[in-house]
Amino acid sequence: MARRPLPRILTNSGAHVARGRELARTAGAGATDVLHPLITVARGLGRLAVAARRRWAAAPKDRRGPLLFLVASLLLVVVLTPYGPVLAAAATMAAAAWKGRDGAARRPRGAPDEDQARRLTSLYEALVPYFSTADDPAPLYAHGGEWQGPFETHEFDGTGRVSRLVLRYPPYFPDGEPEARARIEQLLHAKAGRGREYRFVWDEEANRLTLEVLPPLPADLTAQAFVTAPGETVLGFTDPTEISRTLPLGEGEGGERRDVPPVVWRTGARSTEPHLLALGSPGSGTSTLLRCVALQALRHGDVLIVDGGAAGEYACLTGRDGVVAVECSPAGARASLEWAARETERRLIAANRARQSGLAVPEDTRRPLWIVVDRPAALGHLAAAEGGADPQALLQVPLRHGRAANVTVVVAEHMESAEALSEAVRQHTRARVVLGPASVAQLAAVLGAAPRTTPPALVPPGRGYARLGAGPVLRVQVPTTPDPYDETAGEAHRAAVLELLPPRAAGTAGSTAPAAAAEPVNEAVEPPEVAGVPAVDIVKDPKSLDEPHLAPDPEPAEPARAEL
Ligand SMILES: Nc1ncnc2c1ncn2[C@@H]1O[C@H](COP(=O)(O)OP(=O)(O)OP(=O)(O)O)[C@@H](O)[C@H]1O
Repeated sequence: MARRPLPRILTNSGAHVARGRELARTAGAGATDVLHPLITVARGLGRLAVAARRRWAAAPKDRRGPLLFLVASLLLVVVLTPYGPVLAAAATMAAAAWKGRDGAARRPRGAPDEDQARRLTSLYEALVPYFSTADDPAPLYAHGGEWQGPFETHEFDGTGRVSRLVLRYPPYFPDGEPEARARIEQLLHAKAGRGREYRFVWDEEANRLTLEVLPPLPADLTAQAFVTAPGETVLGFTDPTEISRTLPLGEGEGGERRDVPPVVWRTGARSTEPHLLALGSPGSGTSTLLRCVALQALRHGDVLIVDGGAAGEYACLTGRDGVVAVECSPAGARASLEWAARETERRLIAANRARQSGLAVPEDTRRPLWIVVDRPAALGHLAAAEGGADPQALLQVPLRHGRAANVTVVVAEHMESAEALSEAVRQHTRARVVLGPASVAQLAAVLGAAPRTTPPALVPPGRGYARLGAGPVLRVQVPTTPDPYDETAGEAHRAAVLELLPPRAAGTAGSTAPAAAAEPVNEAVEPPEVAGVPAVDIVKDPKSLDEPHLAPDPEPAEPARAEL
């Protein structure tokens, strides 16, 4: 079928419309040229107004009165000055013209680029349901609102992800409730980019939340003779923002020195957290932590090691000066712990007598004694299988009274066996370490408080959290302290540990059952004669140790920790 031609009006109208558009565009361009200065000034005035509004919104409420007064005073001065209003108008126009020019809008210094602005908008929008209510007449957060209002500071890393953000939140947000805080922290963690560790600082007075990305803790720190005072033990290293003290460490191949903030645990008679509990998943590094602690303890004291794991991880300490015994079997552990309990009592009695007589506490009572127990749950299980009592019961006296007797107890256990720990261990270990992957709930249960940082995506061995008494929860990296007989460990690290080992005690070379452990009970429990006071052998019946001689402590003022 032949095509019918279109009516003329339709075929020619396209050309007319195009010509019309061209004319309109030319007229528009001409008008824009003519009105350009006016447009620039109007745009500048708009920007000045927006900036003033933001400043006003950002100003704390208590500063708004003085600010208003200052502005009113300036206006009065301007009005009263000859030609003041004219000069002020000219200055405002000039400022508006400067602010309104095309280049000024592009990227003010420090302003985010398009991608960064999109990330901030997404963070802002995600926070709206948490930081706004329907009754708020002027919400700080509202869908479609501007992030520039509440987000005071923002920084980005090289990959374009947020590395620091300071934001304000409304005063009615329940920032005192851990659950409410946790919801915000989880949200920001997810939205700002997973795979990094964040610290959250809540300023409840100013309704301000700071989010910071933390660099990973250095994992290449090796065990060495740390520069610490007697009674101080380095558990690991943490963030410089948390601890102002630093320890000089020799590092790396070249041995260059570096200063690192340590987590220092203080033990002894004045310590408020005289005993330590370390929990972790298998392979998280708790035995390594205990080895590190034992090596430091041996510099000033004696160490008894009970290894429930029985993997020979403390074999390097056997027969060394200051090492009372390294026990792996339930029977050996029981004998050694019985001895330790009696030794604690002997020390207490000797110290009391000395004090009553106005004498100095004897040297053999002052020298610190460390009882290091790795995986007591395994020992308890073995003992039960053999029909015996749980050796953990013998820790009760050293745990309760060890502080006054200079006896320190260190216990490590797998997280999943934590419920097998005795009540005394839970009650009296106020220094706590959790290594390896752990949920926030687990950390809060063990440490008594949740960390202020998010967990790392990948947890290297020896990485975790520490809390000393009621102090803050600190991230911690335990120094590499491998078993020097472990051939899979690095040569340099093994050599470093070997160097820290005390010399072998005379006559014990190659011995795996030190004399002290073989005859643990009656050697040390004879209290020394103190002038004017008759010596009493407090150990008559070894069984009586199951019922400790000393009256139980009153309940501690603050329970050591929440439920494990
Ligand atoms: N602080 C550390 N730095 C570097 N490597 C570590 C650290 N701690 C542990 N490791 C490595 O992790 C491995 C396991 O450590 P360790 O035996 O101490 O863990 P564990 O928690 O005692 O495990 P398990 O109870 O199952 O024996 C070690 O072989 C060691 O190489």
